[in-house]
Amino acid sequence: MALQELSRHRCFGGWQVFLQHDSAEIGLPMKLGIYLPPAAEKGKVPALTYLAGLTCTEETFLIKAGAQRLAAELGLILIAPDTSPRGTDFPGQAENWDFGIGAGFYVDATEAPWQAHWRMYSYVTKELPALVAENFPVDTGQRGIFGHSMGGHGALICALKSPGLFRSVSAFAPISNPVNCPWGQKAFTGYLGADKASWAAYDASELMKAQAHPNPILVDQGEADQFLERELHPHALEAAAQISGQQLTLRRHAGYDHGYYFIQSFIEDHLRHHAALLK
Ligand SMILES: N[C@@H](CCC(=O)N[C@@H](CS)C(=O)NCC(=O)O)C(=O)O
Repeated sequence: MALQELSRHRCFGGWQVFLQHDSAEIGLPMKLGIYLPPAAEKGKVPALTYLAGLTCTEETFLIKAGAQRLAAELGLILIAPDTSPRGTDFPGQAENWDFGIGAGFYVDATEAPWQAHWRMYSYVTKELPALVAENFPVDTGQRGIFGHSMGGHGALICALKSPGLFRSVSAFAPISNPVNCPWGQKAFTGYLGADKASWAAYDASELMKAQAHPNPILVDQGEADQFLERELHPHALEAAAQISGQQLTLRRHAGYDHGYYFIQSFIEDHLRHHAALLK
């Protein structure tokens, strides 16, 4: 699992590094970004994986969210993978911005042709944590995960399915109930097939209904989010939390839309949420 360094930039006393590796899970080269805080030069530190949304890459969060200053202060490694495999030539892979390239939905596909490479769930929960821990000073008992939109969905399902791996979790404007919204139905039909029985295993609200994560979850949602009504359904997450007793703080913010100005505005609260649970 050799890592090739693509670039390295000094950032708040630490390093912003971009890397590429041949992924065994994906079967193609994958890129990722890692922020190493100054504390990582002295010993092992907690690590947060951030999953980005539709159309994003490994760079989007690291360029746009403004997370590095506080990650440096709190001593957190930030890990940002890409949002899908790239380099295939499947029919339809780039015709829609909400399916295929840039839209991996953090599931392991079972439908052809996607199942050959679209294995983002296993990539994020198995190969990526192992790869990063082999190459960087990660305190492996202190991992968290967060994300935005499609990546908020990804973060919630990864933590709910593997609470021992991801001890803390938060989300910005997550797709909270993908089995009941157009983005989720399109992606799950394409990647998992028309039989909806397999979908619930990748739906945050369905998972949360059945089993609460042991730690409190923070979710922020803009009320002027252009995707709120049709795609995001935060009320489904609140209903699920009621059923399982999940500790959930879901904040609605007047005037904020779906984009990275919203994320910038609340990134500090998310990093502090994780740092408090991981130390
Ligand atoms: N299709 C639209 C919307 C895509 C979109 O809003 N993507 C969100 C995640 S669901 C995002 O984070 N985009 C990157 C950005 O805002 O910089 C576009 O490409 O402009």
